[in-house]
Amino acid sequence: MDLGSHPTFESHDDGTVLTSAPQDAPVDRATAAARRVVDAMLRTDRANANLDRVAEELNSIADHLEEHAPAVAERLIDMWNGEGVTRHDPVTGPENAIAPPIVLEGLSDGSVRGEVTLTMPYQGPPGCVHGGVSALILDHVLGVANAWGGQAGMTAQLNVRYHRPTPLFEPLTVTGRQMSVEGRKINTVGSITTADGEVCVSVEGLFIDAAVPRPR
Ligand SMILES: CCCCCCCCCCCCCC(=O)SCCNC(=O)CCNC(=O)[C@H](O)C(C)(C)COP(=O)(O)OP(=O)(O)OC[C@H]1O[C@@H](n2cnc3c(N)ncnc32)[C@H](O)[C@@H]1OP(=O)(O)O
Repeated sequence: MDLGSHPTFESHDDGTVLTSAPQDAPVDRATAAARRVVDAMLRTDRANANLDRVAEELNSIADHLEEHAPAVAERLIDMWNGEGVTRHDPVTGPENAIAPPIVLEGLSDGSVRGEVTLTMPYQGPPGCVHGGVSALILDHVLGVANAWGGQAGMTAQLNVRYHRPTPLFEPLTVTGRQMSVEGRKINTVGSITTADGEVCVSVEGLFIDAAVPRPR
């Protein structure tokens, strides 16, 4: 996969931030507010929060945003211009309200690392992170680890092992690291651990060096 000018551990310093940290921009502020709404909706008192009025106001906001939306094809071109995936993806994208969003940094040993505390919208079992959310996060983190390692690709297989329930409302560390590259086949591993070092989820991924063309 053509990585353009993405940083790698051989060309960049330990601690290089690989994702787009939230900026002081209207889109980042609006998306952070939307994220807050999604979280608050799950926490609010369903009987007394006047949710009919909330629905009306949120629909009016959605109407306004849709009125200003260009054609999907145009928007896709815009999304994939320049910095690309890191602004809108569902794991690290500050412009995507479903992303926590996680900031990832690249380390000089070739691994990538980030910290996140997940809340209600990411719940699976009571008080714990949904297994699909863990897989989503790790798939993406492995993709970024591959870019940092110097050769990236499409996920062909993701083997997920759930060692213990992953807690919500606690800081978690996510890591990824490219282990080997054989021709187009890339093997990458990653994990989600608690602050005291307990491994909750570990993954092994097989990526194939291939790319879907960018819209233009
Ligand atoms: C630095 C920071 C920047 C961050 C930017 C980046 C962040 C990005 C993060 C985003 C992260 C998100 C990531 C996402 O969400 S990626 C989205 C999820 N993944 C997909 O949608 C992939 C869909 N599948 C495909 O497109 C194709 O099947 C691929 C491309 C995978 C291979 O089709 P292709 O036609 O190209 O390959 P080939 O058939 O010539 O085979 C080639 C070799 O590979 C072997 N093989 C193939 N498949 C498998 C398999 N499943 N298990 C085992 N082996 C497999 C095959 O046997 C052969 O081996 P050999 O016979 O040569 O020995």
